[in-house]
Amino acid sequence: MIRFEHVTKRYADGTTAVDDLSFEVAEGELVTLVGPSGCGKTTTMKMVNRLIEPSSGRILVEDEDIAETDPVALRRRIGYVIQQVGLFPHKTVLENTATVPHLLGWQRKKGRERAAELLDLVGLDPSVYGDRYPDQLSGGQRQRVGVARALAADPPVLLMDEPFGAVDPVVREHLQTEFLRLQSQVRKTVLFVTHDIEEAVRLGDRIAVYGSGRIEQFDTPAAVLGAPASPYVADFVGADRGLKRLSVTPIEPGDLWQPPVVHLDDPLTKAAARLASDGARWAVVLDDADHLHGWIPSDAADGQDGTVRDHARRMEAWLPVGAPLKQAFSTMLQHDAGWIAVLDGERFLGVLTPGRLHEALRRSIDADAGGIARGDVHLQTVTDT
Ligand SMILES: Nc1ncnc2c1ncn2[C@@H]1O[C@H](COP(=O)(O)OP(=O)(O)OP(=O)(O)O)[C@@H](O)[C@H]1O
Repeated sequence: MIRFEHVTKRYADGTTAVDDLSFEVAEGELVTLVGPSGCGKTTTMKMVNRLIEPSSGRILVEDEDIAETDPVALRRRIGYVIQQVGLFPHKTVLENTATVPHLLGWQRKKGRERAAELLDLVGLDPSVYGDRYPDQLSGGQRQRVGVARALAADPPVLLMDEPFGAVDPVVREHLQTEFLRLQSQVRKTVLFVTHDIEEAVRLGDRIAVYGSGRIEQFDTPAAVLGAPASPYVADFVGADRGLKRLSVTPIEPGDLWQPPVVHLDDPLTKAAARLASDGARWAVVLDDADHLHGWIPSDAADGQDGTVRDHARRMEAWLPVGAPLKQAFSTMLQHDAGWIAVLDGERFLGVLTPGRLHEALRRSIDADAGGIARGDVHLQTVTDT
């Protein structure tokens, strides 16, 4: 947990970088600080590990007033990742990653084992990259080492200052996805600074939108996009916030349309009757265990002998319930599909159509978005196995 209580930072020249700031990052929560250059994000972050001292107010880390904690001991409990990474050029990747365990006096072997584990976790094979030097890595790989190093001593708190700012947009998106996966495993309390609203929305459980030295809005991504607290926030999140909202609105069971459903071993005549009674052009096909198999078009069922199995087609793609609407939209485009099946585990729940997707987006906007969780779910494709 990180708590700011009425924190102000005034620099010697009179600049007020942070003005009476109060907010809390709950345990295991990732809060993004987003705002234009010079609004006080970095100052906020550096006060947490005492690289900068506040002029007034109190900061608590894990219920402890950090003003009363030894700064060096404090920093060893807080992972810190910055844009320039700051790897030691003369040390190998493994040695760099083991820096904090080493400083904490861990045995060399234990530190190196832990470092190797972490490298693996951030997607770098330690047997391939462990003995390399930083200048033998790509920018994205260096950032991964930075993240591994920050996590090596298993600190409860992580500070990240534009950690993916220096890499190109494609690599950045990769690193973000990997970091979300990692965070879902390690559940650190994270303060993440960025000036990129897309990044803030994608990563944050909650976002603090900064104006000059102050937080203009502190809420979930959906709420910030759906109900900006002021014209300043609306302007900052951008005119296309409706689109951005697709990324943070999850598919809910109530959004789905229920098409006719038939089973693999149903006679075609029964399937045809079912389709006719619904006036539908296709039906979803489930197997004996009620798991999704695919679909059958009405003309394949019409006037034929045999069972649905003989004419059923495999489903190309499906999504888990809770996946973001944006994923549904891009899956529809990718597969040139008019609908996507949605599953809960292996259970078929219904289908999302473009019309239903639009209604879901509408619902989310109308709800003014209190506390919609980020759908951190990946596309899964049904294969012909
Ligand atoms: N040492 C300092 N002395 C005086 N003013 C400072 C000092 N460090 C920062 N500032 C000022 O404090 C304000 C906040 O700076 P800060 O670095 O926290 O902003 P930021 O939001 O992180 O910006 P950026 O996105 O550009 O990194 C700015 O006006 C900056 O010029």
